[in-house]
Amino acid sequence: MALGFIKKIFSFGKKEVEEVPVEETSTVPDTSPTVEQIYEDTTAQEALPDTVETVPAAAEPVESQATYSEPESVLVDLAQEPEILPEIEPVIVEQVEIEIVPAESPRAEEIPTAPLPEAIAEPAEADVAVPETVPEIEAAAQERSEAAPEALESPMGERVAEPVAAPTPKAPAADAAGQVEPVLVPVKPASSKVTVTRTVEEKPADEPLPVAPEKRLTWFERLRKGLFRSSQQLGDSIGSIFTKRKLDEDTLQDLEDVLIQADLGMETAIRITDALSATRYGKDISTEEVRTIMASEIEKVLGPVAKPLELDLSHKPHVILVVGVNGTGKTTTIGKLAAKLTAGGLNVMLAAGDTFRAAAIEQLHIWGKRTGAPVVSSKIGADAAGLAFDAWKQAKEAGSDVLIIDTAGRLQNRAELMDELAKIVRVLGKNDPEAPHTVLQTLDATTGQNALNQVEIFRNIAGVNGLVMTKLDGTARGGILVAISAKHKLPVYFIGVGEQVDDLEPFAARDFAKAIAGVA
Ligand SMILES: Nc1nc2c(ncn2[C@@H]2O[C@H](COP(=O)(O)OP(=O)(O)OP(=O)(O)O)[C@@H](O)[C@H]2O)c(=O)[nH]1
Repeated sequence: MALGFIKKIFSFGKKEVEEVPVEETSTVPDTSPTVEQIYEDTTAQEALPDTVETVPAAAEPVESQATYSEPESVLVDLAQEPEILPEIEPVIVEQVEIEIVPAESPRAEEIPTAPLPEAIAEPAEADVAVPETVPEIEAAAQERSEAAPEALESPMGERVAEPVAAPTPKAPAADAAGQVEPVLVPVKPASSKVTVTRTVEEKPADEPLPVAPEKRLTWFERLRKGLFRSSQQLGDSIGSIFTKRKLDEDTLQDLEDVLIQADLGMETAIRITDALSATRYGKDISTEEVRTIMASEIEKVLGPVAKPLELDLSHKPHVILVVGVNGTGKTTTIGKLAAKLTAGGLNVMLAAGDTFRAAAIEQLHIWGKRTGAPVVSSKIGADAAGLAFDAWKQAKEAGSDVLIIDTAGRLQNRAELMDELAKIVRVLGKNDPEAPHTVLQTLDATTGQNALNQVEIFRNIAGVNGLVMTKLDGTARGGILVAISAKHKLPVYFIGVGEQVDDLEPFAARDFAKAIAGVA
């Protein structure tokens, strides 16, 4: 199964970022004193080493201009308090136009493959065992931040804006089913157009297969397994409606209710019942026929949003700002995405912009070690926009292709969250007017309808222009992705169906529609 994956398009006639000196941008009048503070802080930033490799291990911490105070009010958990979500005032942010390229990507084997990048630097802690699974990563992060709280200020502080080098990215592993893991193939030809695609190839028969503890499922099997609860619940309900009943007003109404309860949303529910009624009204209809028509209509909704993530390397680094409510899978998705990109030969830098939670910073460092991506971090409570500014400078100096910035999903209050994200966007825009190029929001499928509100809010706050839905494994609420697609029409780049590094896949409308409708 070959799927189009990531496409990178060099835009013609665009100014290179390096043509815009930082000093010039810093003179642009800005009424925001906080942004000015960040620019005044460039004296401290200039003291930073020029390249990732030369950053001394015990570099003096860059004092953030951020004023962090202890929470005065109760933490607001957006995931738990849906009723407060619509109250957030919209903030006008610059929307980044992304060029959508149809899925006729050349197969990876048809395009020249650039060599994998050299190691950025020797691993800082090469002898430290890197956790393999997300639970291990979280446990390690938690343990480290809890075990030495006082050390957090010091070692973490010493790593202020210091990228920690990580092991060289490894080639993707082959799986037990004889397929090669998804590979990103970066190509940088002389022409201005660059394409990165992903392909799953048959493994040559003469190569020994790695020993695996259990048979590895194909991606579609994993998707079906993940969406089993969603499709089973839907199938049972449909079955109970259509047993020995003709398609009439009552059955159509019952079906509409079931579809809405399955989180598919009113619009899609009506679309499905209309499609059924147009061809089968007054006739006997089997649940299989209903499922087939349902899959077809869902695919029509999802098709337009199933887009490959495009990386515009004419403005290196391509900045991906990852936003979303706490716990929706931002850090994990960043790790998974970084693994894909580094495996494809791209130089990726990560920035631990969630300065609110110590474990999040640690968690990102661990992902950095696993994926070979240096991590720029600061101490807890530091100004996230300042960190993003530093990270962009360092990514630029290091020639990184992609900079992925983690952010906090929960702050003291809504206004702070709004201010912080808006400020990060504003500050990045000073470096590169088109940054952040991608504002990716992670959504937790298990939160159901609340995910709809979350998109509304983060679109307004941070100019979200792409989505990743996580935790589609095991939830009965996978239908929410259909409702979100119908309402927001934002590109859905990836879906997450597990905690492992390879449990992130490009979103394929047909696969998803068939899996949720329970069609083979
Ligand atoms: N089952 C499953 N779990 C996931 C998936 N993605 C992330 N998780 C888990 O969800 C939990 C939260 O993930 P994080 O990446 O820490 O979420 P976050 O948004 O960065 O959270 P904060 O740092 O608190 O803002 C972790 O236990 C992850 O392992 C997924 O696709 N499936």
